[in-house]
Amino acid sequence: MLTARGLRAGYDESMVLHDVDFCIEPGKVTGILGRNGVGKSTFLKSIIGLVPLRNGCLSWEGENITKRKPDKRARLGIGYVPQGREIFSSLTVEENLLLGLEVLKGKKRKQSIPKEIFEWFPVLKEMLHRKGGDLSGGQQQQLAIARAMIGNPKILLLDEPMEGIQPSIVQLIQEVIGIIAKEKGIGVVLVEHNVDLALECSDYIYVMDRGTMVAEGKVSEVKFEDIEQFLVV
Ligand SMILES: Nc1ncnc2c1ncn2[C@@H]1O[C@H](COP(=O)(O)OP(=O)(O)OP(=O)(O)O)[C@@H](O)[C@H]1O
Repeated sequence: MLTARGLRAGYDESMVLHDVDFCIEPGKVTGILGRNGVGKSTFLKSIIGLVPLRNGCLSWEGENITKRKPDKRARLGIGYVPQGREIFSSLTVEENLLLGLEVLKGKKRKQSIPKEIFEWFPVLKEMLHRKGGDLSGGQQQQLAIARAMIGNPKILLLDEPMEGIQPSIVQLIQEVIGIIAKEKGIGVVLVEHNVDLALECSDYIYVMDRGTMVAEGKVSEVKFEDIEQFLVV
């Protein structure tokens, strides 16, 4: 569905990504593991277009989208939940959710918030008229995922969605990630520090080190001793 070949990207003088190859499959959770600062967030940003590519090719259902701007990539169906969530703290939960509709075309922009959002995250219904800034970290994370899902993405990029969140909410987010992939057929990319969590949630994993993918495979086939050297354990 989305294929990256030979991606290179960075900031100013420094190159962070070096010849990254990657593939996102529909209906699967693809985990990305790696130590701090190896380039995982930069990689997600290069897919959504927030960090421009210096080389390489991104193709979406066979079409080259390397030169498309972030808003156009979002309209194609690339959803993104950044690390730190980026909730608008002075807007209500409802207003934050409605912003998710902005990526849709025509009449769909005027639709209401789909019921399934509140089935996945009941707390958002309870807190619909509260300000985003009044929510706990876990509630904000649910709001961020919900807002991305309202845009009806075909793939969803999640940057450390379980970081600093209490265990009961981690479990809920894990369950929703499973539903999003298995029931809705969306290709989920999960950047995750916690190795056990990443392996539990993912079908396929990539391991990143110093800006490149150094190992990959089905979770059921990857040998921990082969990837341990690249991880914080
Ligand atoms: N906006 C920026 N400007 C300059 N350098 C940056 C910027 N953002 C990240 N970097 C640098 O790029 C490198 C990769 O950072 P990145 O955040 O992509 O890594 P990461 O694997 O996601 O790390 P973490 O697990 O800590 O989130 C680091 O050396 C970081 O300091």
